[in-house]
Amino acid sequence: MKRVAVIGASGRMGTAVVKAVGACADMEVVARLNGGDTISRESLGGADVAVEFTSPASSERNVHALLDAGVDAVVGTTGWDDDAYARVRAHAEEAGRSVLIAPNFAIGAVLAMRFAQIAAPFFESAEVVEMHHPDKVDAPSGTAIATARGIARARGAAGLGDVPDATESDPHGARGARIDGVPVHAVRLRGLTASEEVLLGNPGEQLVIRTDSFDRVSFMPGVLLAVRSVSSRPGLTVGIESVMGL
Ligand SMILES: NC(=O)C1=CN([C@@H]2O[C@H](COP(=O)(O)OP(=O)(O)OC[C@H]3O[C@@H](n4cnc5c(N)ncnc54)[C@H](OP(=O)(O)O)[C@@H]3O)[C@@H](O)[C@H]2O)C=CC1
Ligand SMILES: O=C(O)C1=N[C@H](C(=O)O)C[C@H](O)C1
Repeated sequence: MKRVAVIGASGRMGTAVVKAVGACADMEVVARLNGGDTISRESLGGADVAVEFTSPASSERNVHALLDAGVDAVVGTTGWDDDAYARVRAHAEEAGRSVLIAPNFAIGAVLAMRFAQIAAPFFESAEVVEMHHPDKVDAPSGTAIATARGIARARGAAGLGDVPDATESDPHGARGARIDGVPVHAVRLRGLTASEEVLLGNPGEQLVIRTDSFDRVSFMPGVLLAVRSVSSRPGLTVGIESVMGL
């Protein structure tokens, strides 16, 4: 039986994780922590693995505390950059523990990111539009950042230059953010959970790759897969692509 601690247990994702883990015959929730709780061996209640969905401002600190407490971690919180990954990788290796951090655990979203990378070298233009509920605190989404970086890597490897764009004046920022040269746009709309469209254009044609999470249950198969496999992957794993065999 895998013993699981949930960090951010009262949040939107934490609530779904507590329910999903509780419904599995091979795992149980042994601790539920929220803002204001201290992460320690005692408060983690003998957990083997902690699932962390909190806020970009607290996630890295929580992961270091989990490693210090001798627990492997599955992390869905966004806001990670390369320096933070490097610090956590070093800490996990030094502690002989495992951390898996993924910007998106939904199977459709992971596949959409991969499809975008495959398609990117074949199109002149590429833009990412992410659409989320208006209670989300970060923009653009972690998924959109990862998608844009994947597209940029694929374009670079294929020898493609900048996306075509004749815009000379944009005083209101209507052309969105640029992540590694790829335009990224963020929509916040009541009623949405999490969606993303990758628009790819050539003369006379367009390819749209779209993924929708209508409900947070969409993230649970990926989270449970990560909980079951994280401890057999020493150090840091980023994304669930390799766990899915992609
Ligand atoms: N990877 C993926 O597939 C997905 C990632 N996400 C990401 O997960 C994160 C959380 O999203 P969501 O659940 O919607 O957010 P919520 O705001 O609903 O939940 C966050 C929870 O974290 C708690 N919290 C805040 N700080 C701490 C802390 N230092 N220690 C412990 N708990 C803390 C909050 O508790 P309190 O209010 O008491 O402070 C709250 O209950 C975001 O970064 C989001 O982008 C979301 C969906 C899918
Ligand atoms: O905050 C959310 O809701 C989501 N956050 C993640 C992100 O920023 O990519 C994953 C998903 O899009 C839902």
